[in-house]
Amino acid sequence: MSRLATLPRRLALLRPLRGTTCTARSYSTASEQRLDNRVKIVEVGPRDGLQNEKNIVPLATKIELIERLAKTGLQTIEAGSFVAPKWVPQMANSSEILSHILTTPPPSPHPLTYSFLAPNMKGLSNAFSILDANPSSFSTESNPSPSKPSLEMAVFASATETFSQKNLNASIAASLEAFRAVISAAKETPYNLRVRGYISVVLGCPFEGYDVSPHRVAEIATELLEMGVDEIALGDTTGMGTAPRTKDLLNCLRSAGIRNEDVAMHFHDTYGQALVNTAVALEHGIRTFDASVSGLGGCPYSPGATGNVATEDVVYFMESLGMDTGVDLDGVAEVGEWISKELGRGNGSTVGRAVLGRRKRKQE
Ligand SMILES: CC(C)(COP(=O)([O-])OP(=O)([O-])OC[C@H]1O[C@@H](n2cnc3c(N)ncnc32)[C@H](O)[C@@H]1OP(=O)([O-])[O-])[C@@H](O)C(=O)NCCC(=O)NCCSC(=O)C[C@@](C)(O)CC(=O)[O-]
Repeated sequence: MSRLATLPRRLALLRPLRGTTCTARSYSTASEQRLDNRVKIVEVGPRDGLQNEKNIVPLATKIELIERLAKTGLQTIEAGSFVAPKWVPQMANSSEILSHILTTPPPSPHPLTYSFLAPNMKGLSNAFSILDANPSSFSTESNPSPSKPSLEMAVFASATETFSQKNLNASIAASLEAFRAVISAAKETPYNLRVRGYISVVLGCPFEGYDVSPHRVAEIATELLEMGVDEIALGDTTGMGTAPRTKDLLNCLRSAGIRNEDVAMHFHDTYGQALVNTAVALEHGIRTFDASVSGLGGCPYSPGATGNVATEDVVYFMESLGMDTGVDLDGVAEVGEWISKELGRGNGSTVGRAVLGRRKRKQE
């Protein structure tokens, strides 16, 4: 059944927000009681990881990064961003990246989904022009093919007005209006693309501090789901999130009727809390987590924010809990070391450094 066909059922589960409180219910959902040990890791290194790099990373390096990551068992790779180049120059060659993925799909143990950000119709049209030039080279929901890559577009809203203005030059309401067109066009035939809806600064804003209402996040998430997004990605852009605040936020979303399977967590590790918050979300029943190889990243509009939680750290953490990510830890650690050297920076993954250090000692 296509994701679109399940939409009415999903929306039927969303209860009106007016009057809801953020108090946790005292019982678990059926999905939480199900023993599900599979976790999906969305690798955001090639987009979120690189977008903040000061020096323009050569196209060949970006493509090699994606190709190396594709071999490690990751299922989804965020590969680029169709935004205005004057705002984020590092993402200016996203058309070339998409084109390369379609014409020369990176070898991978299983079919991969590649995700690209598009905040408006201009960005989406730029992506469509690449798809139009390669019409039968990707898998769609109406015409699935295991031998071709799948594509996903992502829109990105904010939980605070100030961050929305800084990141998108628009109010939250205006940005949501622009996303409505993007979401419906992406879902139309012949593209039939999956769409992800980010919400940034859900646990703290660089401009408005800790005063971010979980109730407001739930409202925005509901609106995006009603527009047709397949998944909400909750961005702790600043890394200010703590365990109790993560729990409160997820309880609030649950109270609003938003299902765990429609939610992904996107943690940054600026305050070293990302894995603690990951544990809270995992226990809550979330099974999709964003991460960036060797902890690359930061948002150009979030001063002081450091990288995403490292993919290597999340994989090791999940394995320690008996969860199955399908990702080869050694393989992804090697990619982390390689890209760190390419960028001339230290490897930001504690686990990556430990895994490679242990291997080196064994060889000596
Ligand atoms: C949304 C806009 C475009 C509004 O920017 P604007 O300046 O208000 O847009 P505009 O409509 O006035 O257009 C200005 C110029 O940009 C062009 N333009 C307009 N749109 C596009 C486009 N899509 N692609 C290419 N060009 C574009 C447009 O054609 C025009 O060109 P000109 O006539 O001056 O030559 C701008 O604010 C923008 O690009 N923002 C992107 C910001 C961004 O990428 N932030 C980082 C990603 S979000 C993030 O990292 C957080 C996340 C997702 O990881 C989760 C988390 O951690 O929280």
